[in-house]
Amino acid sequence: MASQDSSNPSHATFDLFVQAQSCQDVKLHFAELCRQLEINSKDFRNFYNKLKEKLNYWKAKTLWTKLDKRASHADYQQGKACKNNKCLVLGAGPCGLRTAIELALLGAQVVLLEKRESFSRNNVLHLWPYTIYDLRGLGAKKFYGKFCSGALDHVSIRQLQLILLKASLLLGVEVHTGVEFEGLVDPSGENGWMAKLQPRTHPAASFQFDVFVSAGGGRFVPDGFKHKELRGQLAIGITANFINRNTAAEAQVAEISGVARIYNQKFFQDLLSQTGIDLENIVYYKDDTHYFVMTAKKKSLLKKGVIKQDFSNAEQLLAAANTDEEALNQYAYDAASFSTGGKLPDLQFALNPNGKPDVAMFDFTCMYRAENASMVREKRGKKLLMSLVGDCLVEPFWPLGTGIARGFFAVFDTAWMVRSWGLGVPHLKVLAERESIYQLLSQTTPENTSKNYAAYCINPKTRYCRINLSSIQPHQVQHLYELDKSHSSSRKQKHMVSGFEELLKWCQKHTRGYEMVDVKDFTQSWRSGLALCALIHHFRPKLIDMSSLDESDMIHNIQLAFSILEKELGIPPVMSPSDLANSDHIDKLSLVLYITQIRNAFSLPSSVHILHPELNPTPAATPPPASEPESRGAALMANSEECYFCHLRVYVLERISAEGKFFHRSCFTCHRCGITLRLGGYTYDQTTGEGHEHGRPPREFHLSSGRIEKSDSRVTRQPSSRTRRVRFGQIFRTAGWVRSHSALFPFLQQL
Ligand SMILES: NC(=O)C1=CN([C@@H]2O[C@H](COP(=O)(O)OP(=O)(O)OC[C@H]3O[C@@H](n4cnc5c(N)ncnc54)[C@H](OP(=O)(O)O)[C@@H]3O)[C@@H](O)[C@H]2O)C=CC1
Repeated sequence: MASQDSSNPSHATFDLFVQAQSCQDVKLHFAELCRQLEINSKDFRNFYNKLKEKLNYWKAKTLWTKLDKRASHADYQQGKACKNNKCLVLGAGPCGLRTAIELALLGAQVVLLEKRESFSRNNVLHLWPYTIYDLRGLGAKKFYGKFCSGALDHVSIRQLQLILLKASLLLGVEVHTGVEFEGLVDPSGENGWMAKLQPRTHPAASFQFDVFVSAGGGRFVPDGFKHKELRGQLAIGITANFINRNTAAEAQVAEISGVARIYNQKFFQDLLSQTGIDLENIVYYKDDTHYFVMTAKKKSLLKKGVIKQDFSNAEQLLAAANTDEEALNQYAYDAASFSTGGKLPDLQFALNPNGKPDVAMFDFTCMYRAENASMVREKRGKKLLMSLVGDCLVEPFWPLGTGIARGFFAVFDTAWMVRSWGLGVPHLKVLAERESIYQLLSQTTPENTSKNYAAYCINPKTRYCRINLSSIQPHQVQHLYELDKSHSSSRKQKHMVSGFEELLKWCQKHTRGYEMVDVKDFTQSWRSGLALCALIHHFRPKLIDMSSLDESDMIHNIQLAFSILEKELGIPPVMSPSDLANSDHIDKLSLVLYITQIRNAFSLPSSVHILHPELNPTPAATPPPASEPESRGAALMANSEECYFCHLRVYVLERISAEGKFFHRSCFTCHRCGITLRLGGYTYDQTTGEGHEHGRPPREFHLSSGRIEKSDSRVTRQPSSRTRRVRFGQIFRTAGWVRSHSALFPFLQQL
């Protein structure tokens, strides 16, 4: 353990790291700290604990106390909630960095990419009370002593990024700057989801992940997400930053936390009459810079020569070619000077990364918000949860100062979603819950959200006052689950083949050694009935005497097996004994389904499936298993099926179903002329219960859900779930059978 020695170089490096004022310096001092303490920053799972253990420095300890407090929240499950997840976060703006921190606290491996090399944005963000509380909890005050000192509720984007970058690195996030994300790379071979990066050979290009969070800002929309345009009245925003020399005179000048025209008409009239500048509102924050953001009226911008030519199209109007930079700077300067009463001495523009006065004009007429906040992609069996946060999700109107507050709400909501993903909540439920929460985001204000900031965490219920996490249901977000169908269908086919093989192997295993039994397929091998009898004998030897059976007495053997299986296990036969004995009539699929039921029944614990009381005496005091009455009921229902017309037993294979009744195919005839009816080609008289001739051409009458609609030339059928069910039922010649065997649906669907 390192000693608590003031001359310890790692202590000095830690101080440099904490005080660093550029992205490059933060990374440099962090790397040096890791080197000095001999800790591998890639060991994300143990990094923070090792750092705490090795850096025995009082200044660091006060920071650990804060971070530990956050990390100890139950939602993170001691960093185990997402211990198997790997997350790629795009963008080191405030929202990307804040997301990375939450995902790291959940225990995920987090890699963050940012195309910029430096943090150079002077603009200042308004902070809602909860964001101040939140950032203090991450050590903001330690990293930046002036953070929200006094009553100030704002911070420059650059400072905010620095605070969050430092916290991210300490918590084990891998941050790469100067690398651009160009798109997702589909899984291939053994590889999962990866990213296409610039530079191509960047080490992060080999990172495989199952969660992708885009925080790339307003202009970046990842493939697969759609943006909605919210067009309002023309709104032209201007931002301007002036150097803050932090003199006493500057300190005296009052901030303007947001003054709108309707609240102070005189101010705006005076501004117009004295300077020719016409504004809707103005905000002034004193931070690293003197920062002004205002909404200006087009007419005054044209008059002052800021906009050269009038266009009705906002894009053309505010295009760089239609803007006079000098005039814009003067406009911003005059507005800043007037609104601070000329008290800011020696007002001088701060410079932007291009070395020019940091003044910009923006179009807020058209704001974008994503149609949905999340989606899942699945390719080659590899799933990827995708999510948007920050401006990428909803573009804020800067003068309202909602950007970072709603941005962080979306960050927490996303972390909550990733937590559910990591904990194995069904994917559609994960998406439905995220979209339910997203519906509320744009309505949040400091007033309608919880005031208990200390309780804020990633659980939305700690923040939103009235929230219904299931206002959107899983079936409503099915379109957000993008499945690579070509692959999945071939996978299903593989599944199906392996399902058949597995069943065949099971049959072979349990009939091995029986004379005259050789199971090779799901047709001929079963004709004599001996294979079925052998299966029964293997599992319930008392039920059948194999020595009494004659291979040539096929119908008898089959009938015996069918009866035992129906009586003892509640499995009704799916065909007549003669159908099975006659090689031309063996329906492989039906036999597979029948044997599957036999296997399932024999694989259950005997207390669940055996219906014979002598073989399975139930102690008087023991209640039957909860599932039994239902399965027994279903079996009895299936057993009692008889033809509606002739009242004789009707087997699944010879059965058709219509109007909720079962018929032999041969019995399903027109009451008047005796012609055999086809499904979809008859009408049904509810009062007599008789079938009528369907008429010719057949197109004229169709089966519908009790409703026949006539168009000009012909009667048309309204598609309905009923129609679909009948079609599905036709495959098995009965809808009722399919309904009563719904446990087989997953298997059936593969077919
Ligand atoms: N001037 C202002 O006042 C601004 C204020 N904000 C505010 O900041 C807050 C949060 O913003 P946030 O959502 O975090 O977004 P930000 O715009 O702050 O951050 C996004 C970051 O991702 C980078 N990026 C974009 N595309 C890629 C890519 N393909 N590969 C790698 N990096 C990429 C961006 O670089 P680049 O910017 O070069 O595209 C940017 O640095 C909001 O409150 C917002 O209102 C945001 C932007 C400007």
